[in-house]
Amino acid sequence: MKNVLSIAGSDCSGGAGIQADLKTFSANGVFGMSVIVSVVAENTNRVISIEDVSPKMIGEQMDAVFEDIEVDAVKIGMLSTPKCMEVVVRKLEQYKPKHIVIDPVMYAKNGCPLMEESSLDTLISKVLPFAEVLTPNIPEAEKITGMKIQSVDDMEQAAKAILTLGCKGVIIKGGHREGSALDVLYDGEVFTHFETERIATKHTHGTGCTFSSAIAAQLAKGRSIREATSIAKTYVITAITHGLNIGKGCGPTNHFYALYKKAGLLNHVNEIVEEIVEVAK
Ligand SMILES: Nc1ncnc2c1ncn2[C@@H]1O[C@H](COP(=O)(O)OP(=O)(O)O)[C@@H](O)[C@H]1O
Ligand SMILES: Cc1ncc(COP(=O)(O)O)c(N)n1
Repeated sequence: MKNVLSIAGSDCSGGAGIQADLKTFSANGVFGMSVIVSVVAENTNRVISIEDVSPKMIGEQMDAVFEDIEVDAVKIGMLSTPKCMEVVVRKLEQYKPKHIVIDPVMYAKNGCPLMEESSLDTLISKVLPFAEVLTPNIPEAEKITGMKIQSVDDMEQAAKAILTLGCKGVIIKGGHREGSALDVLYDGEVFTHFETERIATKHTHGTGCTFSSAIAAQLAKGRSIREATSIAKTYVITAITHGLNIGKGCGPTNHFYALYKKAGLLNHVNEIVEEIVEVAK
């Protein structure tokens, strides 16, 4: 079993952040662990408030995991302030995990900011260079590069510009573009396009968290960046296709149901759960 750590914010409504990451890890067959950086009071509709965990506590959670357990990959999500970023970076330098996927989360799907404006410089200069794969969506790639991204060519130019900031690979995600859901991967040598039809749904809460966590899980299992991205794309599409109509806003991606149903395993899984319940009685 491979072990994968998410360093991110907690979404109490269960659709994004740490909660989406752990569900994705389980469904991708790896053991999931979490370091909580911020607690976010949010739901499918809005963000009510954010409380950051102290840098000391963030650092100690990382110590607790790394001093005891072999970490095969790390996924980094929401880091709201420069102070949160600095402690995470210090610990990454200390523990040097094998694979690091960074999702530079800036806004929730409803537009609420999850990263302070003042954090952008620290994100670019201190955090991004640690990424084996950086997964910005189009608005995030625009903030990082200062470019306007409208066409596929713009996505490729932005990917090139982001690579000069020190990360090894970048995937510009196309969830926010018009037309097909096209993601562009650039590894410094070739561009690879991952393109699927856009699914007509508003239930996309947690898509970016799901996608980046699936990439981290697959890198931990020894896949190349291209293979990991291809599997993660299939995974997120399935999870969006079966997205849940929960709450009043953008509902979450669906992890287990979609996968088990697709594999014809849904009845089997339900039977196993029943058996476990019987034994526990
Ligand atoms: N409506 C959709 N139909 C198909 N794929 C989608 C849709 N929305 C997002 N995706 C895919 O989900 C993944 C996450 O992308 P995106 O939604 O842009 O991330 P974020 O949550 O960071 O904004 C990408 O692979 C993207 O192409
Ligand atoms: C704690 C937390 N982290 C990240 C996101 C963004 O989620 P996504 O871009 O995947 O919809 C979120 N809404 N909340």
